[in-house]
Amino acid sequence: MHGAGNDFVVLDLRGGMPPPDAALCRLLADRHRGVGCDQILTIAAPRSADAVASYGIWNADGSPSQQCGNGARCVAAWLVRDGAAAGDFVLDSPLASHRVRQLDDGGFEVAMGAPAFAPAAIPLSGFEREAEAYAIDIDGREWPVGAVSMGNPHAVLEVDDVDDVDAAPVATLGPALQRHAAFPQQCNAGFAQVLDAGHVRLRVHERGVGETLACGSGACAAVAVLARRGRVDAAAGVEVALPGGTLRIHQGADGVLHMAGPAAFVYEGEFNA
Ligand SMILES: N[C@@H](CCC[C@H](N)C(=O)O)C(=O)O
Repeated sequence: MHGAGNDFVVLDLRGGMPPPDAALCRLLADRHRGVGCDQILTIAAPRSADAVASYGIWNADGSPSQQCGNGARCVAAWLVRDGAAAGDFVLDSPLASHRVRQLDDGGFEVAMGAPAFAPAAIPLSGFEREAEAYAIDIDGREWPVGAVSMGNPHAVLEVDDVDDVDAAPVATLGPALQRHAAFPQQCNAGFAQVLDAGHVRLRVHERGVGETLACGSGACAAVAVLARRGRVDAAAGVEVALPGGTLRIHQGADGVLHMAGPAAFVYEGEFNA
């Protein structure tokens, strides 16, 4: 499946099968020797009383994650297709329960939770106070990096007005930010270009994968960081254009960020490991 080009191998384990180990995840994700994907999603029985199912998230390198916005929409589409969910329902991610709403255009809206800016919550080390930007040193140059947790850790760098996001140094700064000592659990690194208060262009280097065509939690993280700086109006809603498609993000009065976008089936099959 894919959500705006962020692609997944989805394993329905509601029959009770164990989740794949890291080596199997790496094999499934391998675009040459396996199936090929950014993340593996597993669907299992719900953990909370309200939910219809729970899901697990593994990056292409076999590492687990706690949050995946595009994945949540794909799991929702899977459950709706097989009749296990409809309309308005709840899914358990590894960290929390998320309300999901089916949209008239065939897509889904997911309540992604409120952004957490406290350094300890991200986690971000070396900084005690919350700030709109942290000076992160990479090879002797300081970059003004926003940091936030959407359940998973994100760094957000606003690209210069003169620079278009297409020219952003995602391939070099992305991995450097991901593995920077300031992020003890590593991070997903977003490069954002603000067009106006309702429109942002974004590219994301994802932890455990590399640059992907879209990142749902990354889109939420970018809107959260930019809204805090007064650069976008999250309450009114922001369209985030990623290389693989557009996600719509808005923030409710309770601080919760809602992400809307597509979910698509590609093919189904059996994999012999
Ligand atoms: N593509 C996802 C995020 C997947 C997990 C991320 N790479 C991490 O390690 O936290 C999304 O759509 O949010």
